[in-house]
Amino acid sequence: MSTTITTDQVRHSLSQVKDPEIGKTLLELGMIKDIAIDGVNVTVTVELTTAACPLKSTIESDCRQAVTNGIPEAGAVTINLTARDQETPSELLPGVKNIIAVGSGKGGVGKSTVSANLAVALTRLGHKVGLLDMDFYGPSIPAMLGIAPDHKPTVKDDRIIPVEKHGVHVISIGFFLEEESPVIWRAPMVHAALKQFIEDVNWGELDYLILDLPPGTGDIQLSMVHMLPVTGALIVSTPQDMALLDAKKAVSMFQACSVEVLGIVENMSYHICPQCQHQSYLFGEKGARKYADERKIPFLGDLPLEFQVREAGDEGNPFYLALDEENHIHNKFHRIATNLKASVDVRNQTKPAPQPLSAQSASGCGGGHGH
Ligand SMILES: Nc1ncnc2c1ncn2[C@@H]1O[C@H](COP(=O)(O)OP(=O)(O)OP(=O)(O)O)[C@@H](O)[C@H]1O
Repeated sequence: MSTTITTDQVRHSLSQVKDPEIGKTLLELGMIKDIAIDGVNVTVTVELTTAACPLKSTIESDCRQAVTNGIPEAGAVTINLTARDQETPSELLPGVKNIIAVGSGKGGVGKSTVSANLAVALTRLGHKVGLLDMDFYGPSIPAMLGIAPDHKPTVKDDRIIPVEKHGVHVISIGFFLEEESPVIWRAPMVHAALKQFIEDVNWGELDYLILDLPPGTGDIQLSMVHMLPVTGALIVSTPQDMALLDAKKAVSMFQACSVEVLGIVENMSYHICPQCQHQSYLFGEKGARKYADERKIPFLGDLPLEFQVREAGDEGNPFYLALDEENHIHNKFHRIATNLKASVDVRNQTKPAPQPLSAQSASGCGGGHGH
């Protein structure tokens, strides 16, 4: 008696197989690209985000096992792994795979702290990372990373080479300004400076380019989305009502510009008294988490208000490096970085490659700006 295996059967047998890193099923992520049946032999084509996926052998064996267990009558089971050409070779940044904008509605909520530590954490996870400090009004990244004032970018073959610190390739407007000199940045200047940081800097090959934005929803944000294919935005907020209100505006702006909001980080969420260990919610409780849940935006994690965080920032030694791996703040941030990575992977698996707004049709995001 001959057996007929159907694609539905194969699909059903694969329905529980998850991407081990992202935690969602391969079917949900659209990674099962093809199912071919030849008699009793089954061939499944799985598309990975990147050919260098470290967990590809796990994915392969999980799929094989699922089909073999789910369809005992199956003969040879072949799992073909292909890689999606997910890079968005932007004309401006051909070697950069993912551009992550870190924004906030309000100033002083810890956006630069998150950007600097995120960059460092991603390098420790084995990625090539660039960090562009676009906070034209108060560039704090060089100080936070402990880059000495005389440590400036160099020029080679007419291109600017970023400063490397803690494994992160850094460019900051702060490198090019006289200290203490107030600069009034008008929109065309902002646009030109950003263009120069993108066009004239040799960023090389990067897995992630992190953009530390100024607070708010102003000219830099608009120039950025018009010029660059931004993979997504990470929003930092405190739980305080005022900060949250502004964070919501930032979320709306990114969404209006078709930029995916990859997640929200709640900073200064609570404080633990060093004497009695009592946990107090100085700025209100879990406001950003609740908002993220309501809007179905990934909540990447929270960070306490801690002396060590500020001290590490002031000393130019990011807390992710200053605190050992057992430390709860280090641990919390590690989770934030891995959650962000997962959010980027989900975005890249489920959505088309990002495009600069200038390449898209008109939008509700100040369309036409920067032209
Ligand atoms: N969780 C925290 N605990 C204690 N201090 C913190 C924490 N997060 C940030 N800080 C401190 O708060 C100050 C402001 O942080 P940061 O510069 O990262 O904010 P920002 O949102 O980038 O500000 P701006 O909008 O002015 O650029 C810094 O001194 C920083 O060290």
